[in-house]
Amino acid sequence: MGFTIGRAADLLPFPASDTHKYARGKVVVVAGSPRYPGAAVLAARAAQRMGAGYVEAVVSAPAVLPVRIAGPSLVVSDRGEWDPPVLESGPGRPLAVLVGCGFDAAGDAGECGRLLRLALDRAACPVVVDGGALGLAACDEMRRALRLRAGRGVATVLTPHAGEAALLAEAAGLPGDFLSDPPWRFCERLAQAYSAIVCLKGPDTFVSDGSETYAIDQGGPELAKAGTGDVLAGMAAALSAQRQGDVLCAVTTAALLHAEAGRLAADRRTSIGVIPEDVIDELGSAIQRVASFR
Ligand SMILES: NC(=O)C1=CN([C@@H]2O[C@H](COP(=O)(O)OP(=O)(O)OC[C@H]3O[C@@H](n4cnc5c(N)ncnc54)[C@H](OP(=O)(O)O)[C@@H]3O)[C@@H](O)[C@H]2O)[C@@H](O)CC1
Ligand SMILES: Nc1ncnc2c1ncn2[C@@H]1O[C@H](COP(=O)(O)OP(=O)(O)O)[C@@H](O)[C@H]1O
Repeated sequence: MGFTIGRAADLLPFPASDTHKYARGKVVVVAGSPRYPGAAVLAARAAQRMGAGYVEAVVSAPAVLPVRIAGPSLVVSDRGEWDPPVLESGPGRPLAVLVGCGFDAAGDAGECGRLLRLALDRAACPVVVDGGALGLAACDEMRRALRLRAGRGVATVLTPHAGEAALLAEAAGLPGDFLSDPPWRFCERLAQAYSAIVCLKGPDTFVSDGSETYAIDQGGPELAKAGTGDVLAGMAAALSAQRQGDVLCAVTTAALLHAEAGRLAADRRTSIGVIPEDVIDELGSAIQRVASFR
């Protein structure tokens, strides 16, 4: 249940001296919407800071230029044209897909559903499902798609907050008493119901693959600000790309570093003033702190 800092330290993806950008992991961030373009920038930036060597942001047409300006090192494309044949890690070229941060499922359900289905069907690599895509995942069709992915041996990660977790539980027909379960048990049941790794976010965060569950309790209330979840999703995707063989521990390590970075940001800005961008900025110091436990 406990996840030691030493364990996280061993998973840190320090690059080898002879590496190249693709060897450090590519993350495709399918995120944002005309209403929430900023979520794509937060997630993509966090993936870069978490070590991904190549980050592609697939965003709505009106967001292409603003995202290019916000992140000149991002490769940005129009989601309306996104129709990849297959997305798979090549030898020495790890890949992961993040889908859903900043999806506006109410305003844009058709296009968001298409993007989620494409990601789940075509990505033979870890897929992290966050934000507005979680509501779309809360149905039998998507649960079947997740079961198929698990059968193919590829990990899917769901990152709900309590509200999104309640939607997922209801759609999976989990008994109405699930809310009275201890949160780790609820997280475990959700993971089983969706054949996925579930990262249940809150003041304490739980990460489960349905049999093994870890708790991260280092986070503080400075993280309770719109956009910090997008940062965690980008970090989780980057580490999942780089640690494909152990996505459960990769996501747990991301949650631990996110909590540490929040704490370091609060030391500088106070728990009142921290914004998600500060959490990204402190990620390097959080990595250094965790690395000192190696
Ligand atoms: N800069 C950007 O572009 C940003 C974009 N963002 C993106 O926008 C999209 C929509 O996100 P959002 O924040 O508008 O709605 P969301 O959080 O789903 O809340 C909906 C309802 O859920 C509930 N609820 C919420 N939190 C809860 C909790 N912890 N525990 C329990 N319940 C909770 C609550 O319902 P209530 O309980 O009040 O009935 C709330 O009214 C999404 O894709 C996201 O990624 C954001 O990341 C922000 C920065
Ligand atoms: N009181 C709190 N203490 C510690 N961490 C928190 C607290 N409130 C929220 N968080 C963390 O902040 C993040 C918020 O994510 P989320 O609710 O998805 O926000 P958003 O969608 O606006 O980005 C999660 O990682 C969650 O664990």
